[in-house]
Amino acid sequence: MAVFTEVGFDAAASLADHLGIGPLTELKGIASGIENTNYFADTAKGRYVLTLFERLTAEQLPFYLHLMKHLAVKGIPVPEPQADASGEILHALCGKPASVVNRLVGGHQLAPDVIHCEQVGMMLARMHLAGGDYPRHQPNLRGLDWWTETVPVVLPHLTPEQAELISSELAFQQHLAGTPAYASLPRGPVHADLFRDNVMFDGHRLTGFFDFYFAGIDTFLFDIAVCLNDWCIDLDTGRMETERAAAFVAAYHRERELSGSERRLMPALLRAGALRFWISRLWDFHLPRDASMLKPHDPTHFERVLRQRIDDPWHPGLTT
Ligand SMILES: Nc1ncnc2c1ncn2[C@@H]1O[C@H](COP(=O)(O)OP(=O)(O)OP(=O)(O)O)[C@@H](O)[C@H]1O
Ligand SMILES: N[C@@H](CCO)C(=O)O
Repeated sequence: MAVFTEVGFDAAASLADHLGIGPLTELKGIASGIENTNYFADTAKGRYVLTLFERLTAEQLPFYLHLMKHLAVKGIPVPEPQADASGEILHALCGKPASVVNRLVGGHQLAPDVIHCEQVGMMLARMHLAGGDYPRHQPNLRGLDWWTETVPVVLPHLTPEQAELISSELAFQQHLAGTPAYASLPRGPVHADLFRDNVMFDGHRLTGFFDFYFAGIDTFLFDIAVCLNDWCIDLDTGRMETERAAAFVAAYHRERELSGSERRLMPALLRAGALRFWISRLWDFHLPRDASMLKPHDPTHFERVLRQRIDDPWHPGLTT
């Protein structure tokens, strides 16, 4: 259950009043999620989500919250942080940094079809374009530097074959990061964790992207790769489902044309996307925080995905 910090009704109600969205009528803990404490909060003014940040600091949070605001103002369907009378969108509750955002309608599409993949691809491209003039800078905190420091920490928990794979893949990605082709990749604010459970659909209509708390400045191609590795694979085998993947990339490309380096480096970045989540899942699995009652995500899934991306590289077959 992802309520790490219990929030009393009165405390939430006074925050709602402070934001001018009160009075609070209902407050309900959200069971899913593994990073933050989340509550659905209904008020006389609308439906909101209250988040208490358990891992992120008040120094890191403005990047994410202002990015959501920036995107929302530009018409990208993302939760919009609610400001107080002085314009502040980062609040505090129960001694933790907190935010209140509007609640998206719809639900998760956990068995996506081509039409869903096209919509995510299209909206991802629009989001990348809309973030082009976002002025704040914060690197992807789950990027290469974090992989480099975390792999040695998880290594003792791996079999010799797994240790060999993770070490050689890390070396491959470290080498790639130093190449001119990699340096030429377009970059900007990326979501970096846009899995099926971080997108809302109402039927076939995409109603929002959320959970921006792994966002950062990185290559757009990394964001695309993270999506393809979740939206467009067979979850049992890790194999790329080429019809869905081609539809995703074509829809993206219609909104924001992929450069030559982006097309060429797609197979390498798909490997990077798999490595990133293999490492984070190993880290969560073997070094759990106090939320030990949570069921961590299965790390072997991304080991399988990584092996697939290496053994059977996927290239976007774009013709224009
Ligand atoms: N703005 C929102 N609108 C509607 N539902 C939301 C919103 N934010 C969160 N939720 C709901 O709360 C659930 C948990 O939120 P979320 O996935 O962000 O958890 P988390 O612990 O913050 O992150 P993680 O996905 O990394 O575990 C989501 O699956 C979703 O159902
Ligand atoms: N999307 C991540 C969880 C953190 O948001 C994973 O599936 O490992």
